[in-house]
Amino acid sequence: MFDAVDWQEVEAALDRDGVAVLPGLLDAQACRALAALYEGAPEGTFRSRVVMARHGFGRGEYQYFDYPLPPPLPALRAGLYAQLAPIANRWNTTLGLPQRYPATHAEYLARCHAAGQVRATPLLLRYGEGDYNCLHQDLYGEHVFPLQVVVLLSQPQRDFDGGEFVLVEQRPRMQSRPLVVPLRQGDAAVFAVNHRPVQGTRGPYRVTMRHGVSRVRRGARSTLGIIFHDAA
Ligand SMILES: O=C(O)CCC(=O)C(=O)O
Ligand SMILES: [Fe+2]
Repeated sequence: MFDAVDWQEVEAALDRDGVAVLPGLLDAQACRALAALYEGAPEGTFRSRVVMARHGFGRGEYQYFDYPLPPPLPALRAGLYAQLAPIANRWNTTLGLPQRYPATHAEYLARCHAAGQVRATPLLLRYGEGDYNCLHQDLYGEHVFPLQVVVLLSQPQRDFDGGEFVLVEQRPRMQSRPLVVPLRQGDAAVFAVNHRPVQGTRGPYRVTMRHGVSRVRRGARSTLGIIFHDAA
């Protein structure tokens, strides 16, 4: 599943920018199959549906998957977690934070579940023309795994225009830094959920990250969000 991924490069990009692209994580067929679940999934595939405009989150909608997650989500979530946990641990060491993440996602989920964070958080998002996703953070309780992943399921230029994935980095006592992340169909972006360390001249400091999606100017855009902590 991760044959094409250069994890050293991913780690370097995460350290530099708080975001890294995994090119071609899913093939076009897998992207189409996942996007088609939005309307066509068997009853019980999703646990809830959110119309973003109703909550001031933007415009568009998403659905949270329920357990058991359909393939390839369990393997994808566990496989990504195993690669990202050492990076998350190193970041916490750098930031002087006490939390450490176990080597396997099963162990991490057991920890979430013991704390009452039992609801599945992977989600499918769908944006039509004019839709967008306001800058936000996906925090669902005390337990927060510091990295998350989004996979672009649609093909830019063909299926939609606009709708760029964006991050804003809020630096202490400095102006915020925007990042636009170009993605092709099947590419994934790994990014910081809430904080990440930056090396300053007087040692590391913490910046706050938010992510969102610019307005879709034409067509329809679907994404798969993979969050590693579960929700209360
Ligand atoms: O649609 C996107 O690119 C962003 C989705 C998102 O906010 C998420 O996966 O947490
Ligand atoms: Fe999000």
